[in-house]
Amino acid sequence: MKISLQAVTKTFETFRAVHDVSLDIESGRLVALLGPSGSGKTTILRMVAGLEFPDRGRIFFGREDATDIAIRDRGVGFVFQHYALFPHMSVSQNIAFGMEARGGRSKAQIRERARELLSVVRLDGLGDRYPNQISGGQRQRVALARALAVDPSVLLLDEPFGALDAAVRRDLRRWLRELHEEMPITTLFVTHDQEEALDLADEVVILDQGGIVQRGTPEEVTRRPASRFVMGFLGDANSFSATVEGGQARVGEFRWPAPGLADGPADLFARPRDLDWAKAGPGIPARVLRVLDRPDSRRVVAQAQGGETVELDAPFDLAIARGEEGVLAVSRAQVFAR
Ligand SMILES: Nc1ncnc2c1ncn2[C@@H]1O[C@H](COP(=O)(O)OP(=O)(O)OP(=O)(O)O)[C@@H](O)[C@H]1O
Repeated sequence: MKISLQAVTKTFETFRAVHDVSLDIESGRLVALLGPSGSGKTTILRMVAGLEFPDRGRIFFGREDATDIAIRDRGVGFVFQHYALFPHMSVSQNIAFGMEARGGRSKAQIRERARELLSVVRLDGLGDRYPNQISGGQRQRVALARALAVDPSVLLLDEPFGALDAAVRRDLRRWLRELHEEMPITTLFVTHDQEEALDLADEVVILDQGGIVQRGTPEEVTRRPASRFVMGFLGDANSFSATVEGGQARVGEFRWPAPGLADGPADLFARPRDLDWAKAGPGIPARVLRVLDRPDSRRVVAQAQGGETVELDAPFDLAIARGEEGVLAVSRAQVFAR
């Protein structure tokens, strides 16, 4: 089912939580809404669900204007971070609950469907356990099975793995991605975790202050961040004070292309992996402040000529010590006007 938001705005009292958002989510895609806390992700999801209604704009499910359709008639399945399972019901009963409420299936059919869904979420055999007898990750898989039980045309997931530890989250997102390939239901996934969005989604929609600031595939948004906000939000970014002159950004003697940018003050951004440490040669002069050893690299903290403290990832076996002077060789960078 394709979902379209057309110029949707939502204000709470005087606070504009979502402003003029237009977004098409093609059928069968897994799209992540990514943004800092308060950027409007949950409000957008709740409007798609029918839990909130926009002040302005329309929401379409396929060709149908769903803006004023009630939640139970939208055919959406949800999983929320804190959408707790019913503690007094077994895993199977939790999954069966929505099917029973909807009617139309016999008891035996419901039992059979619950068993199938347990298998889909790879929890075969755990149907008789109670929620407090399974792990947090397993509980969220049960919550997903419960959402799938009503055969939704749209799945809405709001930080579903937010309360779990990092290793479990990583496993669950790989698992969810595989499940989506098997069952490509149109899915909107809200997260403030960049890595989660980039790992999981076909497309990432980045929000800030209630508006979309960029959308694209994970490759597009990471390679061509549209603004300094996106550059900084998607991962560690070093910034150097620069001056643009004649289509080139200048940091001291170092120059980097800045086609199309007007002359004036700017910042050059480079990620830690886009800087290499060299004894000499073209680059930005710097001095090593600290070397932090990581399992698969060395993180060098250095002070650049202009005074900025920057970080770069050096190879594991690079011989480098505090106080050493050299240059930061830049392999990739983005320049944004100030
Ligand atoms: N019912 C409400 N009444 C008043 N303000 C609200 C309400 N719901 C949300 N807001 C405000 O709207 C803004 C957007 O909230 P929303 O929950 O959509 O953000 P979010 O990006 O999902 O944030 P988080 O990651 O913290 O959940 C926030 O500033 C929030 O305080």
